[in-house]
Amino acid sequence: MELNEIRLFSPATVANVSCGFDVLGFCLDTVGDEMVIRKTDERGIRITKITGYDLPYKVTENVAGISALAMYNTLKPECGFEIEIHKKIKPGSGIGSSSASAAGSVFGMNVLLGDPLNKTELTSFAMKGEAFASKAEHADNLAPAIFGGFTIVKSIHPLHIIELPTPKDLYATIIHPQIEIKTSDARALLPQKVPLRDSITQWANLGSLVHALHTSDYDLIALSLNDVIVEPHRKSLIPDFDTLKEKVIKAGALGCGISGSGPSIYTLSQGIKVAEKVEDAMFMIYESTSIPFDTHVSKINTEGIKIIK
Ligand SMILES: Nc1ncnc2c1ncn2[C@@H]1O[C@H](COP(=O)(O)OP(=O)(O)O)[C@@H](O)[C@H]1O
Ligand SMILES: N[C@@H](CCOP(=O)(O)O)C(=O)O
Repeated sequence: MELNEIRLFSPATVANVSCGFDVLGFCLDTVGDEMVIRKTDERGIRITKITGYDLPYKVTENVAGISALAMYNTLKPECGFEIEIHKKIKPGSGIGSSSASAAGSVFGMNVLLGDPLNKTELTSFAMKGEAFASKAEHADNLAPAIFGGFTIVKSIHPLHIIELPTPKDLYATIIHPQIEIKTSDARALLPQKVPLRDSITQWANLGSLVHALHTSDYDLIALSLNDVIVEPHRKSLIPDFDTLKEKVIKAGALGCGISGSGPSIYTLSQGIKVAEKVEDAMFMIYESTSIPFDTHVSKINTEGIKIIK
């Protein structure tokens, strides 16, 4: 029977993971948007429903519409598509809200068209939407959303994505202070040139982290989760960042950093018990501020975006 409609879970993701600005990311299990993609006889792309947050219905202003249109204009199918976005990931939260929408529309259309495109091709169309939101091309949220697990974007032209293994006892804890930081604004803060000594530290950390993921070496993960290039420029945007980092490391986290462009902060821990202790520590720090926040513990989602109906 021909499939005319599907419902998807489009996951939140953590980009950068401290030492891998614009190239490294991983996929979360517990947070994500739901999207419905429907085939229509009428040609073209329409966004017919958005719940959760106030976002544009105009196809050329919504990242889900922009990526869908890029794919549609290339494949030129006989049918059209309707998109519903049920947003659970707050835009500007630093856990890949725009990326979840950009990935969801192209993934859903591809399934309804009988899977003509592979995951790298889907990521490439989704990048058109993501570039609109952040005013720069990057795929470090899209790749883990579409492939699952940890991914490295080796290059964007040509798009080359590498899937990395996920140590089985690794858990993420996220705190999301409810202030909005636009990715485009957080990118504008970054220097165009970085000192050689910082670059050396950063690529040593990234190489070591990749090795640690391959060998499930939790001690080496802890030693590698450091960012000497981007975090120093962005951390002042996030209230109590340094205090929180110190406390979660004391609580047992392997490492802690800004998730994507913030304001969310991520940690990685060995085992769910430690991840929950880290969540308590986050709670204690932010409870004393006037900023609303939410926290969650998540397994690393190795499957990525998936059909739920
Ligand atoms: N479907 C969408 N989902 C999320 N943000 C969207 C969407 N369409 C357009 N946007 C715009 O993209 C910006 C959020 O993207 P970005 O700053 O990258 O945040 P995030 O880190 O949460 O992805 C906001 O200005 C928002 O209005
Ligand atoms: N590498 C990008 C990642 C942005 O992630 P987001 O979740 O904040 O959209 C950056 O750090 O600018």
